[in-house]
Amino acid sequence: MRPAGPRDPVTGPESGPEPPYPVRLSGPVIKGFGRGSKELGIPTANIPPDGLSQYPDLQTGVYYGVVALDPTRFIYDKEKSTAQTVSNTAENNVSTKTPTILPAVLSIGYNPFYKNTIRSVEIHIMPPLSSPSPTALHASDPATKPGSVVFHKLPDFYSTNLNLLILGYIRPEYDYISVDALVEDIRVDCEVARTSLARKGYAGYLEDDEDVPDSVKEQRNWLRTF
Ligand SMILES: Cc1cc2nc3c(=O)[nH]c(=O)nc-3n(C[C@H](O)[C@H](O)[C@H](O)COP(=O)(O)O)c2cc1C
Ligand SMILES: Nc1ncnc2c1ncn2[C@@H]1O[C@H](COP(=O)(O)OP(=O)(O)O)[C@@H](O)[C@H]1O
Ligand SMILES: [Mg+2]
Repeated sequence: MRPAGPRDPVTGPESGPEPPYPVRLSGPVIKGFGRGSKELGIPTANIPPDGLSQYPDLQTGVYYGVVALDPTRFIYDKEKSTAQTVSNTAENNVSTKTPTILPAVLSIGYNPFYKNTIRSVEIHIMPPLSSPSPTALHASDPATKPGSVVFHKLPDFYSTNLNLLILGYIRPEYDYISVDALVEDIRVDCEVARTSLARKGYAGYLEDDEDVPDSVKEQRNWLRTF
């Protein structure tokens, strides 16, 4: 059960990811148990857990990172904050678009609240850090309170290839006393992820900053390779 008490607002080293991060996972977006959007109001793109065999020491838990989606199937316009799906036809199989990199929060494990028997990798994609966070609570706005936030929703992109770089660990997966308690902890995860990724040591993974080590550029290039 989740321990009582406040949460750290930020996690991971200030200077940027340290080994074993970044952890690279890829795969087509597959169907999950259909609970994310319907029961929690939090859509999660599930990818096969197969790639985890490369990281036998990676524990189950909640993580933050960055994702890109195959631009022949899904295009996200950062300037306009709009997303568009592309039908899967042969002539669409070449894209001149550069994949947009977006911040993400994810869980790896057995969802103790639902007692799954198979391990899943579930990624909630958030808006760019330059856009307002839908999961932030504002003391000055009484409309923003736990339970009233609307999580980020994109058009469905099932079967689209997704590349993910996990950059840091947030917490273990827990069981909860209620769905509301689970949703509120995931809301806080989104905020912890955004605050953690907004630090200078992580900026090069999200932005086309040239003033970063070649190793960061190489990770960014991998993320955009489909
Ligand atoms: C950031 C994040 C944190 C999560 N933390 C937990 C958790 O602590 N315990 C749990 O049972 N499930 C956790 N989940 C998983 C949700 O229960 C899961 O996304 C939901 O069951 C939807 O599953 P589905 O994709 O199979 O429909 C988390 C999901 C996300 C995205
Ligand atoms: N912000 C988002 N992050 C991740 N997936 C999203 C998002 N918005 C919409 N989706 C879509 O919603 C689907 C997941 O919904 P979910 O309710 O978790 O179903 P499932 O149980 O099949 O994973 C994803 O596969 C994706 O196509
Ligand atoms: Mg899901």
